[in-house]
Amino acid sequence: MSEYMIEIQGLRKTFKKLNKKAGFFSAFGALFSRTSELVHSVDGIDLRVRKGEIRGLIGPNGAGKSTTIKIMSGILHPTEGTVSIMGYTPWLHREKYIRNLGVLFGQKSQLWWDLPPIDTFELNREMYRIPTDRFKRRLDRFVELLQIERVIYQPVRTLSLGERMKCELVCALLHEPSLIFLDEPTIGLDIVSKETIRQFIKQTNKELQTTFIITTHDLADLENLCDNVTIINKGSIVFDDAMGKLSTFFRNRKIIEVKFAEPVGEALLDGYDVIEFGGLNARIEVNVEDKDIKHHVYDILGRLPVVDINITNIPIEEVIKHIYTS
Ligand SMILES: Nc1ncnc2c1ncn2[C@@H]1O[C@H](COP(=O)(O)OP(=O)(O)OP(=O)(O)O)[C@@H](O)[C@H]1O
Repeated sequence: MSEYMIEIQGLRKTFKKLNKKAGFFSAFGALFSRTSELVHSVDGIDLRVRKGEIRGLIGPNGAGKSTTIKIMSGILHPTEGTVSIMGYTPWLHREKYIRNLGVLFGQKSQLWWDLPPIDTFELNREMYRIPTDRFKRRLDRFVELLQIERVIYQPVRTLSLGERMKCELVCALLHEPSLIFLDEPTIGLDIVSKETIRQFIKQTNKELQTTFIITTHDLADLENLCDNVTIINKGSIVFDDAMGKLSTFFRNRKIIEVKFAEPVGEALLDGYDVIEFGGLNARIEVNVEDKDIKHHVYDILGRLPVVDINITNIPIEEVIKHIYTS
């Protein structure tokens, strides 16, 4: 069997979008002549994900992430391309495939609003025919990791967003799927709940070797969770590598942050790419390809009354912004 859980080749999804014009006369006219355009949501994606990986799938709004996830979940048929996940073609083998799949789409709840989560968990136990002892063992472990002992007996409508999200995760994982799609699992949560959920994902990945595909706009999710990251932009993959490679994407550029003993004029930094300047402090971007970092540091120390200095890589959000806009 292949070492890859997911193998996708030449994936394309094209939608036909009707052009609608505002106003009564335009709407009336459209009854007789309608124009449409083709939207290439996914435009030739090749992707491979190993078993047991935690993969981040990111991209700007409208990049094609949801469309890709919907195809991978079997909800949508692609226009072109092949998808093999655990040996299944999602939209052809839906019934068997779904038994091994968990999904959590942040905006859509699996939980019954007026009932306590435990009732939905029991329903899932019946639906997936999970043996009672395994169900209990797994539920106890999840409840312990997410600290939701009391919460699972309260009606869902009385839960906070964080409590509900934790219960949604339990719901998606109780049948121990080999693969789970998580769409924005920490959106809108406080910092402690975010951390609990991240720890839970890491622990579940370790204990059950579950493969996670996580779409997120929260870079902390990426940095804290993901082994690898795939960036989609305008329907195509523009970056597909280890997280570490993303943080060192601009290897030849560094940020030097300096604090001064007394207020100085910005002119003293002429020739430098000054990103931020506050009189008593500055952030400077330097290129270390032709002249190494030592050269820049000595030069800045020679020009200015520096009392503190800090050298960092280009922040990951800058790298991502660059990839999104290039
Ligand atoms: N059913 C549809 N009909 C027409 N166009 C669609 C349809 N579904 C998606 N699109 C278009 O395809 C493109 C990609 O949409 P998609 O929802 O996959 O993006 P996304 O990366 O998930 O964005 P976001 O981060 O905003 O959720 C968008 O331009 C969207 O308008």
